[in-house]
Amino acid sequence: MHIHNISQHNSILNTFISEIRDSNIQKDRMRFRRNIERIGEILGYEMSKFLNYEPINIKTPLGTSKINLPKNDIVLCSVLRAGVPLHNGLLNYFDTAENAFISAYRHHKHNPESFEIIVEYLACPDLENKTLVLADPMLATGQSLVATFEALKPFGKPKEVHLISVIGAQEGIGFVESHFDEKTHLWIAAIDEKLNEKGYIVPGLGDAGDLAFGEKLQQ
Ligand SMILES: O=P(O)(O)OC[C@H]1O[C@H](OP(=O)(O)OP(=O)(O)O)[C@H](O)[C@@H]1O
Ligand SMILES: O=c1cc[nH]c(=O)[nH]1
Ligand SMILES: [Mg+2]
Repeated sequence: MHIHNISQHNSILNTFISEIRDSNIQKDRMRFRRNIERIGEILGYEMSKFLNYEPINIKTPLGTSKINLPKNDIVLCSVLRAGVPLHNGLLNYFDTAENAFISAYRHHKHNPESFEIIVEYLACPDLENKTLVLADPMLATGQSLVATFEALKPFGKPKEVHLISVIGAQEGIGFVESHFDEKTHLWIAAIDEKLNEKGYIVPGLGDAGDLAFGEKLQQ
């Protein structure tokens, strides 16, 4: 797997990352969602450099301008709930893409330290030979990304797979790497040290789904 950690020493991305982490600022849900969306735009822009391009002639009122445009058939798939604002950010740039949505949540069945991934809802177009962009802002243990990719398999074999995530833990990235083939790309904005005993990323930001949309009752 090609891992592209796009964080840089100095860039505007740092502002958005710092605001989603900051326990005072992150409480503003609209700003939290908008920051995830802005990060999705930046990650999508970086990913766009790895698409396939063809030269196109554009007619202006005064002449013709030649430019390379991406020709990939893109399917944006995001993992509910927290993936929704990330999806919006990607869709802002890849506005003609097809879209898929899949639900996955970590269900703590017996105790807070163990969970299973529940996939309940899946809406997906044909993936055969398409460019699949699978987005989830948090890559903690990596189990949600692996479970969702498995659930997408009956929809066809994509030509290429790009994973998009905002914050990942080293351990989960290792798990994902062992389940995706070596041609897969991971685009990520920050890689953190570790997971705590409940599988949360440390320092991370807390619960991305709750921060974006409010707390939910445990089922
Ligand atoms: O890498 P993992 O250990 O699988 O954890 C990451 C998952 O956790 C979050 O979802 P969550 O279960 O909190 O659901 P939510 O989006 O509905 O809050 C996040 O959006 C990922 O899907
Ligand atoms: O740190 C984490 C891990 C999983 N899901 C989140 O929202 N945050
Ligand atoms: Mg959550």
